[in-house]
Amino acid sequence: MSSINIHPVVDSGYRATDASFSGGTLVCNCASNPVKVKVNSDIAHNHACGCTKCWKPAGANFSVVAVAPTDKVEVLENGNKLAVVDPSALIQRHACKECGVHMYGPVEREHPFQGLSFLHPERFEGKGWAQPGFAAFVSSIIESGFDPSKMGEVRSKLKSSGLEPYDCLSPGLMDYIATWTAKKSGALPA
Ligand SMILES: N[C@@H](CCC(=O)N[C@@H](CS)C(=O)NCC(=O)O)C(=O)O
Ligand SMILES: [Zn+2]
Ligand SMILES: [Zn+2]
Repeated sequence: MSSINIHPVVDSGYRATDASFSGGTLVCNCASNPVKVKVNSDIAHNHACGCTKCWKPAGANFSVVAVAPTDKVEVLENGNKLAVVDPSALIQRHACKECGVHMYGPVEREHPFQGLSFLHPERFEGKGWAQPGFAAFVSSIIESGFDPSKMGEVRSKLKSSGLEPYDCLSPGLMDYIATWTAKKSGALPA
């Protein structure tokens, strides 16, 4: 049976090992002078993302991405190797110019995710962080060239790995964003 490469974290059956995880150091893939970013907080909303913009390790069809408060994120070493991938994007993904790993992506614009930074927990030196809880932007993997006829297989594999597949964000996060938007427009009381 063909096995679709979702992401090493998912395919290996990774489970959180530390309920009181409180952060750690993210390291890029460079053999020398790696970029190191300290995260002084637990992560939230860890999930698989199929979009074309999130960093995926070699061979993976999905990224694994979570958030932490931007004020708990600090660049420790070799920050001179970082560059923003797309300055016009909502998420200011700071990638290592040498190895390509995205180290952190703050949302600075006025948005429900303002003040949060997106990061890839597999880059933590240690383990313990929460496993991904759902899969977002699943249909978007087609935009990277994935065979559309195999999407049924992808969604089955995600489900059997405990990740409910969604083609946008999860219902909880979509409701959160819509609530923020309704309060801003006045459709709901602030
Ligand atoms: N279908 C698009 C979706 C891109 C997208 O909307 N990505 C989501 C999930 S990471 C997002 O919030 N993007 C904001 C951004 O990239 O700044 C793609 O795959 O490129
Ligand atoms: Zn690097
Ligand atoms: Zn994404």
